[in-house]
Amino acid sequence: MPCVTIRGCRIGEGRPKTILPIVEKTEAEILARGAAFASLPVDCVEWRADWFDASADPDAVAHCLTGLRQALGEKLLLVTYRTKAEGGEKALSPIGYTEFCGWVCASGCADLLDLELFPAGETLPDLIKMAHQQGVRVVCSSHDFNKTPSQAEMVARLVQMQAAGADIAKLAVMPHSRADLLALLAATAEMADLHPETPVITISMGALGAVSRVCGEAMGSAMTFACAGKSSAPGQIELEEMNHILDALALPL
Ligand SMILES: O=C1C[C@@](O)(C(=O)O)C[C@@H](O)[C@@H]1O
Repeated sequence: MPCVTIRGCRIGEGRPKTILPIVEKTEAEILARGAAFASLPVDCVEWRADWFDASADPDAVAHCLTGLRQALGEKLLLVTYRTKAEGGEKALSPIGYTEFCGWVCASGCADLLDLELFPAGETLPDLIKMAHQQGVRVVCSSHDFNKTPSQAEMVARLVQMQAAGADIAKLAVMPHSRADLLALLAATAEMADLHPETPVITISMGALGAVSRVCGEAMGSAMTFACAGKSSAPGQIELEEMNHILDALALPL
Protein backbone atom coordinates (compact mmCIF):
# COMPACT_ATOMS: atom_id res chain seq x y z
CA MET A 1 0.00 0.00 0.00
CA PRO A 2 1.41 3.45 -0.80
CA CYS A 3 1.94 5.64 2.15
CA VAL A 4 0.71 9.20 2.74
CA THR A 5 3.26 10.95 4.95
CA ILE A 6 2.18 14.01 6.93
CA ARG A 7 4.28 15.56 9.72
CA GLY A 8 6.34 12.33 9.72
CA CYS A 9 3.27 10.14 10.25
CA ARG A 10 3.26 7.37 7.61
CA ILE A 11 -0.40 6.57 6.91
CA GLY A 12 -0.79 3.24 5.12
CA GLU A 13 2.24 1.58 6.64
CA GLY A 14 2.38 -0.69 9.69
CA ARG A 15 0.18 -0.02 12.71
CA PRO A 16 -3.13 1.67 11.84
CA LYS A 17 -2.97 5.33 12.82
CA THR A 18 -5.40 6.33 15.56
CA ILE A 19 -7.87 9.23 15.36
CA LEU A 20 -9.82 10.86 18.20
CA PRO A 21 -12.93 12.90 17.27
CA ILE A 22 -13.90 16.21 18.88
CA VAL A 23 -17.69 16.56 19.05
CA GLU A 24 -18.20 19.78 21.03
CA LYS A 25 -20.39 22.84 20.42
CA THR A 26 -18.41 25.87 21.55
CA GLU A 27 -14.91 27.06 20.73
CA ALA A 28 -13.91 26.91 24.40
CA GLU A 29 -15.00 23.24 24.67
CA ILE A 30 -13.37 22.36 21.34
CA LEU A 31 -10.03 23.91 22.30
CA ALA A 32 -10.14 22.28 25.76
CA ARG A 33 -10.59 18.86 24.09
CA GLY A 34 -7.80 19.66 21.62
CA ALA A 35 -5.42 20.52 24.46
CA ALA A 36 -6.37 17.34 26.34
CA PHE A 37 -5.98 15.14 23.24
CA ALA A 38 -2.58 16.69 22.42
CA SER A 39 -1.05 14.90 25.40
CA LEU A 40 -2.58 11.49 24.60
CA PRO A 41 -0.91 8.69 22.60
CA VAL A 42 -2.94 9.31 19.43
CA ASP A 43 -1.80 10.15 15.89
CA CYS A 44 -4.59 12.39 14.65
CA VAL A 45 -7.49 14.49 15.95
CA GLU A 46 -10.70 14.90 13.95
CA TRP A 47 -12.63 18.12 14.41
CA ARG A 48 -16.26 17.29 13.65
CA ALA A 49 -17.22 20.83 12.68
CA ASP A 50 -20.88 19.89 12.11
CA TRP A 51 -21.18 19.93 15.94
CA PHE A 52 -19.81 23.50 16.18
CA ASP A 53 -22.47 26.13 17.02
CA ALA A 54 -20.85 28.72 14.76
CA SER A 55 -20.03 26.46 11.79
CA ALA A 56 -21.74 28.88 9.37
CA ASP A 57 -19.52 31.82 10.38
CA PRO A 58 -16.23 31.92 8.43
CA ASP A 59 -14.44 34.06 11.05
CA ALA A 60 -15.52 31.79 13.90
CA VAL A 61 -14.39 28.69 11.95
CA ALA A 62 -11.00 30.28 11.15
CA HIS A 63 -10.54 31.40 14.77
CA CYS A 64 -11.36 27.96 16.12
CA LEU A 65 -9.06 26.28 13.61
CA THR A 66 -6.17 28.57 14.57
CA GLY A 67 -6.68 27.70 18.24
CA LEU A 68 -6.92 23.99 17.51
CA ARG A 69 -3.76 24.01 15.39
CA GLN A 70 -1.88 25.65 18.25
CA ALA A 71 -3.33 23.25 20.82
CA LEU A 72 -2.46 20.14 18.81
CA GLY A 73 1.22 20.83 18.16
CA GLU A 74 2.45 18.12 15.76
CA LYS A 75 -0.65 15.89 15.99
CA LEU A 76 -2.43 15.61 12.66
CA LEU A 77 -5.64 17.61 12.29
CA LEU A 78 -8.46 16.16 10.18
CA VAL A 79 -11.39 18.52 9.62
CA THR A 80 -14.79 16.99 8.87
CA TYR A 81 -18.21 18.49 8.22
CA ARG A 82 -20.40 15.40 8.41
CA THR A 83 -23.71 16.26 6.76
CA LYS A 84 -27.02 15.08 8.17
CA ALA A 85 -27.60 12.75 5.21
CA GLU A 86 -24.41 10.88 6.13
CA GLY A 87 -25.06 10.70 9.87
CA GLY A 88 -23.86 14.16 10.93
CA GLU A 89 -25.46 16.85 13.10
CA LYS A 90 -26.52 19.43 10.50
CA ALA A 91 -27.63 19.58 6.90
CA LEU A 92 -25.70 21.87 4.57
CA SER A 93 -26.46 23.07 1.03
CA PRO A 94 -23.96 22.15 -1.70
CA ILE A 95 -22.85 25.81 -1.79
CA GLY A 96 -22.50 25.92 1.99
CA TYR A 97 -20.45 22.72 1.89
CA THR A 98 -18.10 24.09 -0.78
CA GLU A 99 -17.71 27.36 1.14
CA PHE A 100 -16.92 25.56 4.38
CA CYS A 101 -14.23 23.47 2.65
CA GLY A 102 -12.76 26.67 1.21
CA TRP A 103 -12.51 28.27 4.69
CA VAL A 104 -10.77 25.19 6.07
CA CYS A 105 -8.21 25.03 3.27
CA ALA A 106 -7.55 28.79 3.36
CA SER A 107 -6.90 28.66 7.12
CA GLY A 108 -3.63 26.78 6.63
CA CYS A 109 -4.43 24.86 9.82
CA ALA A 110 -5.77 21.51 8.56
CA ASP A 111 -3.59 18.60 7.49
CA LEU A 112 -6.52 16.58 6.17
CA LEU A 113 -10.01 17.48 4.94
CA ASP A 114 -12.91 15.01 4.83
CA LEU A 115 -14.88 15.31 1.60
CA GLU A 116 -18.08 13.31 1.27
CA LEU A 117 -18.38 11.44 -2.01
CA PHE A 118 -22.13 11.88 -2.61
CA PRO A 119 -22.87 15.45 -1.44
CA ALA A 120 -19.76 16.74 -3.21
CA GLY A 121 -20.90 14.87 -6.37
CA GLU A 122 -19.58 16.36 -9.58
CA THR A 123 -17.68 19.08 -7.74
CA LEU A 124 -15.53 16.48 -5.93
CA PRO A 125 -12.52 16.58 -8.30
CA ASP A 126 -12.53 20.41 -8.15
CA LEU A 127 -12.78 20.40 -4.35
CA ILE A 128 -9.89 17.93 -4.17
CA LYS A 129 -7.82 20.14 -6.49
CA MET A 130 -8.59 23.20 -4.36
CA ALA A 131 -7.46 21.34 -1.22
CA HIS A 132 -4.27 20.09 -2.86
CA GLN A 133 -3.39 23.58 -4.12
CA GLN A 134 -3.43 24.71 -0.50
CA GLY A 135 -1.41 21.78 0.78
CA VAL A 136 -4.34 19.91 2.37
CA ARG A 137 -4.71 16.14 1.85
CA VAL A 138 -8.14 14.71 1.22
CA VAL A 139 -9.94 11.84 2.95
CA CYS A 140 -12.89 11.10 0.69
CA SER A 141 -15.71 9.44 2.59
CA SER A 142 -19.00 7.61 2.27
CA HIS A 143 -21.31 6.47 5.10
CA ASP A 144 -24.28 4.21 5.34
CA PHE A 145 -25.80 4.19 8.83
CA ASN A 146 -28.60 1.82 7.78
CA LYS A 147 -26.97 -1.08 6.01
CA THR A 148 -23.91 -2.68 4.46
CA PRO A 149 -23.90 -2.50 0.65
CA SER A 150 -22.55 -5.43 -1.38
CA GLN A 151 -18.80 -6.01 -1.51
CA ALA A 152 -18.80 -4.96 -5.17
CA GLU A 153 -20.60 -1.69 -4.36
CA MET A 154 -18.23 -0.89 -1.47
CA VAL A 155 -15.17 -1.52 -3.65
CA ALA A 156 -16.70 0.56 -6.47
CA ARG A 157 -17.20 3.53 -4.12
CA LEU A 158 -13.64 3.37 -2.81
CA VAL A 159 -12.24 3.10 -6.35
CA GLN A 160 -14.41 6.08 -7.42
CA MET A 161 -12.81 8.13 -4.61
CA GLN A 162 -9.33 7.12 -5.74
CA ALA A 163 -10.17 8.02 -9.35
CA ALA A 164 -11.39 11.47 -8.23
CA GLY A 165 -7.95 12.14 -6.70
CA ALA A 166 -8.49 11.40 -2.99
CA ASP A 167 -5.35 10.79 -0.94
CA ILE A 168 -7.23 8.37 1.34
CA ALA A 169 -10.57 6.64 0.65
CA LYS A 170 -12.92 5.93 3.57
CA LEU A 171 -16.09 3.91 4.02
CA ALA A 172 -18.23 3.44 7.16
CA VAL A 173 -21.25 1.11 7.00
CA MET A 174 -23.69 -0.59 9.36
CA PRO A 175 -23.77 -4.39 9.67
CA HIS A 176 -26.87 -6.45 10.48
CA SER A 177 -25.25 -9.87 10.22
CA ARG A 178 -21.89 -11.62 10.29
CA ALA A 179 -22.13 -11.75 6.49
CA ASP A 180 -22.24 -7.91 6.42
CA LEU A 181 -19.14 -7.67 8.59
CA LEU A 182 -17.34 -10.20 6.40
CA ALA A 183 -18.36 -8.27 3.25
CA LEU A 184 -16.77 -5.08 4.68
CA LEU A 185 -13.58 -6.96 5.57
CA ALA A 186 -13.50 -8.66 2.17
CA ALA A 187 -13.90 -5.27 0.45
CA THR A 188 -10.99 -3.97 2.54
CA ALA A 189 -8.75 -6.88 1.56
CA GLU A 190 -9.78 -6.51 -2.09
CA MET A 191 -8.76 -2.85 -2.03
CA ALA A 192 -5.40 -3.66 -0.45
CA ASP A 193 -4.70 -6.48 -2.92
CA LEU A 194 -6.14 -5.12 -6.16
CA HIS A 195 -6.42 -1.32 -5.77
CA PRO A 196 -3.47 -0.28 -3.62
CA GLU A 197 -3.23 3.18 -5.25
CA THR A 198 -4.16 4.92 -1.98
CA PRO A 199 -4.56 3.89 1.66
CA VAL A 200 -8.15 3.16 2.69
CA ILE A 201 -10.05 3.42 5.98
CA THR A 202 -12.93 0.98 6.38
CA ILE A 203 -15.34 0.68 9.27
CA SER A 204 -18.17 -1.65 10.12
CA MET A 205 -20.03 0.32 12.82
CA GLY A 206 -21.76 -0.75 16.03
CA ALA A 207 -20.85 -3.54 18.43
CA LEU A 208 -21.13 -6.20 15.74
CA GLY A 209 -18.65 -4.37 13.53
CA ALA A 210 -16.19 -3.33 16.25
CA VAL A 211 -13.67 -5.98 15.25
CA SER A 212 -13.20 -4.07 11.96
CA ARG A 213 -11.78 -1.15 13.98
CA VAL A 214 -8.89 -3.20 15.35
CA CYS A 215 -7.83 -5.48 12.49
CA GLY A 216 -6.68 -2.84 10.02
CA GLU A 217 -3.06 -3.89 9.94
CA ALA A 218 -3.96 -7.43 8.88
CA MET A 219 -6.88 -6.53 6.60
CA GLY A 220 -5.65 -3.29 5.02
CA SER A 221 -7.32 -0.36 6.79
CA ALA A 222 -4.83 2.44 7.45
CA MET A 223 -6.49 4.46 10.23
CA THR A 224 -9.00 3.81 12.99
CA PHE A 225 -11.33 6.07 14.98
CA ALA A 226 -11.21 5.60 18.75
CA CYS A 227 -12.76 7.71 21.50
CA ALA A 228 -11.72 9.38 24.74
CA GLY A 229 -14.98 10.15 26.48
CA LYS A 230 -17.54 11.17 23.85
CA SER A 231 -17.68 8.98 20.74
CA SER A 232 -18.71 10.23 17.29
CA ALA A 233 -20.13 6.94 15.96
CA PRO A 234 -21.39 3.62 17.35
CA GLY A 235 -18.78 0.97 18.11
CA GLN A 236 -15.77 3.22 18.78
CA ILE A 237 -13.35 1.78 21.35
CA GLU A 238 -11.66 3.83 24.11
CA LEU A 239 -8.18 4.97 23.01
CA GLU A 240 -6.29 3.23 25.82
CA GLU A 241 -7.92 -0.10 25.03
CA MET A 242 -7.45 0.47 21.29
CA ASN A 243 -3.72 1.05 21.73
CA HIS A 244 -3.36 -2.22 23.69
CA ILE A 245 -5.29 -4.18 21.07
CA LEU A 246 -3.37 -2.66 18.13
CA ASP A 247 -0.09 -3.54 19.88
CA ALA A 248 -1.27 -7.09 20.51
CA LEU A 249 -2.38 -7.54 16.88
CA ALA A 250 0.78 -6.01 15.33
CA LEU A 251 2.26 -7.99 12.45
CA PRO A 252 5.95 -8.88 12.56
CA LEU A 253 8.14 -6.43 10.62
O1 LIG B 1 -16.24 8.96 9.08
C1 LIG B 1 -15.99 8.81 10.25
C2 LIG B 1 -15.96 7.49 10.85
C3 LIG B 1 -16.91 7.40 12.02
O2 LIG B 1 -18.24 7.45 11.52
C4 LIG B 1 -16.74 6.05 12.74
O3 LIG B 1 -17.56 5.15 12.50
O4 LIG B 1 -15.79 5.90 13.52
C5 LIG B 1 -16.65 8.55 12.98
C6 LIG B 1 -16.72 9.90 12.32
O5 LIG B 1 -16.39 10.91 13.25
C7 LIG B 1 -15.78 9.98 11.15
O6 LIG B 1 -15.94 11.18 10.45
